[in-house]
Amino acid sequence: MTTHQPDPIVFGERPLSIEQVVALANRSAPPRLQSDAAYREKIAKGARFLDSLLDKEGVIYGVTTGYGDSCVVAVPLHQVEALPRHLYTFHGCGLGQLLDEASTRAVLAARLQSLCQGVSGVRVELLERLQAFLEYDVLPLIPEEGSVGASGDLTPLSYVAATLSGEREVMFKGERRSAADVHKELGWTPLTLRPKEALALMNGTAVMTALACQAYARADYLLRLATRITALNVVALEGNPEHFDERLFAAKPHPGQTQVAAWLRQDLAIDAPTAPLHRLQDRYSLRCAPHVLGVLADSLGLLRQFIETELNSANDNPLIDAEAERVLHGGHFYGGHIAFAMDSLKNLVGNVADLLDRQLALLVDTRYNHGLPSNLSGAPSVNAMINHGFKAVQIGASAWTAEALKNTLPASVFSRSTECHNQDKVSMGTIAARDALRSLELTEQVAAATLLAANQGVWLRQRDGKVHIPAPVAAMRETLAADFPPVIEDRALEAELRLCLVRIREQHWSLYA
Ligand SMILES: N[C@@H](Cc1ccc(O)cc1)C(=O)O
Repeated sequence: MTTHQPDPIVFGERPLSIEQVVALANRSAPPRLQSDAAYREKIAKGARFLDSLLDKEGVIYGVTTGYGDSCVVAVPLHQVEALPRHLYTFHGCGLGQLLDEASTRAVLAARLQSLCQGVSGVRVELLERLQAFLEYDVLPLIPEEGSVGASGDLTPLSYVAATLSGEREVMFKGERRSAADVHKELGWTPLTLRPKEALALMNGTAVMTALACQAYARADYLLRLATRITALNVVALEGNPEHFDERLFAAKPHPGQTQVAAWLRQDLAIDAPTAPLHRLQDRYSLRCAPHVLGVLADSLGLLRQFIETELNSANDNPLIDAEAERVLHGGHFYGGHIAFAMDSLKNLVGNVADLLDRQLALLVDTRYNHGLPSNLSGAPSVNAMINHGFKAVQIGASAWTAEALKNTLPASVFSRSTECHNQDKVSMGTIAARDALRSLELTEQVAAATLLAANQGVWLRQRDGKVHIPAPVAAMRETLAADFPPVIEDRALEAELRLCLVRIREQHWSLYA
């Protein structure tokens, strides 16, 4: 019997997608390097051109000069070889948590794809070793704090440059090991980085771009999940499905918003106008759900464009154009697009947390939930007075929502002049991307709480037997039933919330595929 091997993801001239980076991060597809002779020659030519400039003793920023503000300091030829080691060494000052393994793989992937554009003046051997790090899962330990995101992610990426050189530490086969030992075990000679190579590795946006790819994929799933949860809640609250009418949305046709309304119609199995059971007009967290979720849906296209353009770009400095025999000095390490994308995503995701939190507030409250029991408790009436059902889960969701909303403060507006005023305007994109991931984590928690409550609400309606449950909603409840049984007597729901989070993170339910 042959097992199906996923196709390798090829680094090279062809652009990569966000989903391919996420697949590499999760090790669900193997990495390859474009290997045709013409491509290898194109890469090699850049490195040769740099060497020829060195022979002519030309002034090349970061090769025969100091770094950043120190670009006016000339480095004599006999010291040029030592300079790369100094660069990653003095940047070895990252703090905070270590990036997790998936994020670290995404960082390696983003840096490799950038260098594969062929204008960074690095050797083929460097690309091959980066690819080998990914293939053999040799993961530099990278502290996540210390980048202003505009001389690229210099400090976190110094851990990539150092470990390629056999210094500092890596995670290998589940253990924290010295990079030198792991090189020995694999029979590899650590790289001695050539004059421009440490700069090419470090002077770019790979950390923020990697985190942005992961954040995008999570937000994309969250959009669908929040739509499904809304559908369950319309049923649980006996809301008015007419709010999602096709003609209504044709009159204000933002495409993403229209899509969310169509998904809701599909879930609620609406093919003809239906009379409202309770209110003519539901509260906004139901009635305006397509308008809230639609902003996220409509923004994803732009965010994807920003993230994928950055991912497939040469984002270091200087760039080496071997064809035209020119060294191009610029500021492509500036992560402004990722900063904006991630600051925006925090805002979009925070609104999703708020929407779901409001729906949950309606569900637990007998003043608004159209006949469901207080706090959704399924307890029989003799025990009702001591049972509190989802009360604490709803309080938790309020806390997670508040924290997600607090996190919407943009990072990019906190630019500050640094590095002796050479980097006097910076992106803070890496902070924005880390914040976006935290916002997603909190919002997924709100989604888990709301999903369990919505599931309970639909079960209570089923138990009641008075209303028709649309088939797609009943099917979702069925799918949830095995992992999340009804709450009859009070029970501690932490384990179920955590399981639900695992399901969300693994994108367990295929939604509107
Ligand atoms: N990003 C700077 C390079 C730099 C490198 C290291 C530093 O510590 C500072 C600046 C440039 O290309 O202009």
